[in-house]
Amino acid sequence: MEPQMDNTTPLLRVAGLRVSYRNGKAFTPVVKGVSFDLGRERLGIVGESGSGKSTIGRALLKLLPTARIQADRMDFEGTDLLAATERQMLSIRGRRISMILQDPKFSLNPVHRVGDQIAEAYRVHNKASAQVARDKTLAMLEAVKIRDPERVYGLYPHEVSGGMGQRIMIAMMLIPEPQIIIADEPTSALDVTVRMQVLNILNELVTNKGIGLIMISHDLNLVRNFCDRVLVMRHGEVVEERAARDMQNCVHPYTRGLLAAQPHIGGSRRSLPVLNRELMVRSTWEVQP
Ligand SMILES: Nc1ncnc2c1ncn2[C@@H]1O[C@H](COP(=O)(O)OP(=O)(O)OP(=O)(O)O)[C@@H](O)[C@H]1O
Repeated sequence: MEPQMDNTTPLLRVAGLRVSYRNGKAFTPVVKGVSFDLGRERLGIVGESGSGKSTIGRALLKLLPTARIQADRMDFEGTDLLAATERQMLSIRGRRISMILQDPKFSLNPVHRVGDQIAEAYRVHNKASAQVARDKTLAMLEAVKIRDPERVYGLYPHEVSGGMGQRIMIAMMLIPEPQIIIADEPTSALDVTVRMQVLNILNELVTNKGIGLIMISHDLNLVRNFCDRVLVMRHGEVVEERAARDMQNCVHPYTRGLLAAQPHIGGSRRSLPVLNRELMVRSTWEVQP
């Protein structure tokens, strides 16, 4: 993928997004007029369970067959996603906008070798021989820091650990070279070491490849440390939008409450070894080219 470093042109422009789920004959609104742009950056969407975060991610890909999705604007690089036909969406989903979910086991087919699944994800979008797809897959497994790609290629999903499964999922999502990745709680099932590896991979993609990343999480500390910008959601609405480094100046009482509830990572770093480790790894994000 050619690096595109123009941070000023949004990849995605969303205005007034409203999503309602069918509830018998009526519709229940769960996303109530959300607006944001996404550039080649890390955008965090944070909020309590049920606030509508995942619904936004799925609505962008129109993966909500029973929901009503409305918006004043939902543009992806000149394509009106709202007006896009299912055929157009098929060429966007996975190929140009990918979604990484919390639990890879739901996304990997248990009866196929993981390498073949990644190779297939490549061949769906590119005319390529089996050998070329295999070589691309091995390179991609290496890119997501899998040590022995040849061996891992031949494993079945039940034979890989949670952390490796998550990296395999990321490899599968990345092989078509998407422009946007929506990562929905991508690390919450992972232990801290693997979590850092996954975050570093995602970070490199934004920094080196110019991808736009939407990180959906309930973890405000994670999002404010990892992302450039944060949307705070509550009851289907964005109550705060702020540069991550400016989070301490938040004004909405809900955000202030969330911040106050976070473990303090200022002066007491040394007493929190887990956070220390995160902060150490984060300092490697900051020196990325
Ligand atoms: N398919 C569905 N049909 C009906 N209601 C749904 C459906 N999916 C989600 N909801 C409801 O919509 C609301 C928003 O859910 P959503 O999953 O977007 O929230 P969330 O902020 O991502 O929560 P979590 O952090 O728990 O994943 C919730 O009240 C949820 O119960």
